[in-house]
Amino acid sequence: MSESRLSDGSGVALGLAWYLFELKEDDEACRKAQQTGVFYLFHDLAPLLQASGHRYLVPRLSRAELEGLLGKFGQDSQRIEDSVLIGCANQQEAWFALDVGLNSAASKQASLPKSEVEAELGGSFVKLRQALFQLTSVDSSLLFTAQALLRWHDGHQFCSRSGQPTKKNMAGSKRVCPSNNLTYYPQMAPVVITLVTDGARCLLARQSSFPKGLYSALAGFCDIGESVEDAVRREVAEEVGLEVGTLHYSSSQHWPFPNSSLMIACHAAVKPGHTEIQVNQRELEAAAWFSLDEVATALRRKGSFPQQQSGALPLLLPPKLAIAHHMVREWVERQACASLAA
Ligand SMILES: NC(=O)c1ccc[n+]([C@@H]2O[C@H](COP(=O)([O-])OP(=O)(O)OC[C@H]3O[C@@H](n4cnc5c(N)ncnc54)[C@H](O)[C@@H]3O)[C@@H](O)[C@H]2O)c1
Ligand SMILES: [Mg+2]
Repeated sequence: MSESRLSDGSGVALGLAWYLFELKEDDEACRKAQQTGVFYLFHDLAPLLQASGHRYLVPRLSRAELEGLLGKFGQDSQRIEDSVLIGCANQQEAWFALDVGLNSAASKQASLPKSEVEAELGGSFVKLRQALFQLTSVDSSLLFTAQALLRWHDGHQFCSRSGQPTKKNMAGSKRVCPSNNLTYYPQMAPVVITLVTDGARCLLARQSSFPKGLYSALAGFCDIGESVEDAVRREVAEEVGLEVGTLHYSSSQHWPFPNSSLMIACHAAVKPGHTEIQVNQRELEAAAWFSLDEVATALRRKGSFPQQQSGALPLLLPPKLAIAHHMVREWVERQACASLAA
């Protein structure tokens, strides 16, 4: 499910993994990589994008272009050291992300004026949530990572023990407090997302904040000390009052909203005959069992979020790039195979 941060997303290239490791560990090597690297720009966590028909392209700047831009706004190349490493194509092209709209406590360089930068570069800084459906899966995965890392740095500029400013290493893979050497590493919160089945149907639920008609799999943050299995069983019991029998892992995905989560997807079957749903109204607006036919029809429906219609709303499923969509598709395919084999 997840796109690789290495090369073109087609798999983990061993040499590149070693190279990225070196850049994270060695500030001088990373500084050198910034000379030949490319830079994705953000402004207050919104990525720079260029509209092209119905899609968004994600422009990248060379070091020279970035220096030129900063120079136009009276800033020097020191600002480039605020950038964070997000991947690489090869040893001559490391990828960095730089937010020119956040004020870094360390660099003390002011944010650049948004609309003037947009005019200069012929693009616009668009909120990532708004751009989701117009990005390729490779671009969205890269921007998810970049935004999550930039957000983490923005929120961890001070040591929680000493109150002193922390210092980012060159790659942005950690921050250290110079007064007590405490090291802080970027974090993701583990979240279990479970597609529950009773054999013939799958269980989908909605929160009141979802777009009208949209149902998804059950999701919930892992508690401290829990295994994935414990978290799945607790979340399913907590949200819909059902007891999980068997469960198995499916896949995982990094999800940047509202903060950085590692979504861990599992398929789970309820114990035979135990299918009565008790919706926890503090967490969910509704939950229901859906047949294979209903879910397969919803998957075939073009455009996930049509305008609200009058009367009964059709079942809408999460967009393709969400792991919930992937799980529903997996379940439908497995059911179809099982019925062919029968
Ligand atoms: N990518 C996908 O397909 C997909 C689908 C569904 C949900 N999600 C994500 O899963 C996440 C969790 O789902 P949920 O909202 O149902 O979780 P949930 O059922 O655990 O309920 C959320 C509540 O959990 C508490 N909580 C505990 N630890 C938290 C933490 N580290 N961060 C924030 N809140 C925490 C808060 O009180 C919060 O209101 C959501 O952020 C959502 O964006 C992703
Ligand atoms: Mg939940």
